[in-house]
Amino acid sequence: MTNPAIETNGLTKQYGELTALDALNLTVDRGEVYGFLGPNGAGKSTTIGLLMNYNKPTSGTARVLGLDPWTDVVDCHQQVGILPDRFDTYDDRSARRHIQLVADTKRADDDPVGLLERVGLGDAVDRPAREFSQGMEQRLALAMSLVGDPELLILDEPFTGLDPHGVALVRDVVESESERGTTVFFLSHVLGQVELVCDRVGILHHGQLVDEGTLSAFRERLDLAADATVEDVFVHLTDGAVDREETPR
Ligand SMILES: Nc1ncnc2c1ncn2[C@@H]1O[C@H](COP(=O)(O)OP(=O)(O)OP(=O)(O)O)[C@@H](O)[C@H]1O
Repeated sequence: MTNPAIETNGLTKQYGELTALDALNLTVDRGEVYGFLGPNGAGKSTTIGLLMNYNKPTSGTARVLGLDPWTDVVDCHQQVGILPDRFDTYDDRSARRHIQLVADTKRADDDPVGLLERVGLGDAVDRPAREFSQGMEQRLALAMSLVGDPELLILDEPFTGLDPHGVALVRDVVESESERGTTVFFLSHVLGQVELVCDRVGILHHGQLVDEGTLSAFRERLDLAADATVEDVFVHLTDGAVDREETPR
């Protein structure tokens, strides 16, 4: 049987007294578009940081595409495309050069121009990144995440700074990547868009996965209206407070 794209067991991260992630058991199947949602401070970025080896867990295990993210680091990064929530460009380097740098790291032979055209930056291929608007930087980050045809695409707040065309573009990219079998792990507070693209959503709250499922399953299980949205589910399962910023546990 094929390994899940992401699998965590008891994954926990403490920052001193604060439990940022509390025994997370999560399985994302291959080919799924999974929305990982939660209030500010819920532990979503912490999870990504652990899966990408930016951070080490306090306890627990994780597999990414069947690999150990903390020992099989190079193999893991080779097969994963990530759009991080904060992205710094190299000011003097062109968009083309940014793509080429990722391609070199991944030993991929993507055509930078083709990828940049795909995200609507075909006219800015040779412009230095310091001239880019926030939305252009976000499109560049999206193109960089697609280098090497990743098996798993992790998108952390992909809509930041994007105009409605850019928002539709992200959706198109998710749909076309999903069609070719890519797993997409999707973090966003833009819940209307999440609803349009995700097969399943999981709600993280206080570092714990409080519930997960399809929207129709949530409606039934939580006794919500037949037209309840992902936002309704989110509000139902969380209390609206920023998680643990003021009261570390
Ligand atoms: N390096 C760190 N040191 C101490 N605490 C941290 C650190 N990084 C994150 N935290 C804390 O861990 C908790 C989870 O943060 P995280 O960034 O994972 O939340 P998030 O769900 O991604 O939130 P947001 O939606 O605001 O991006 C927060 O309480 C945060 O303050």
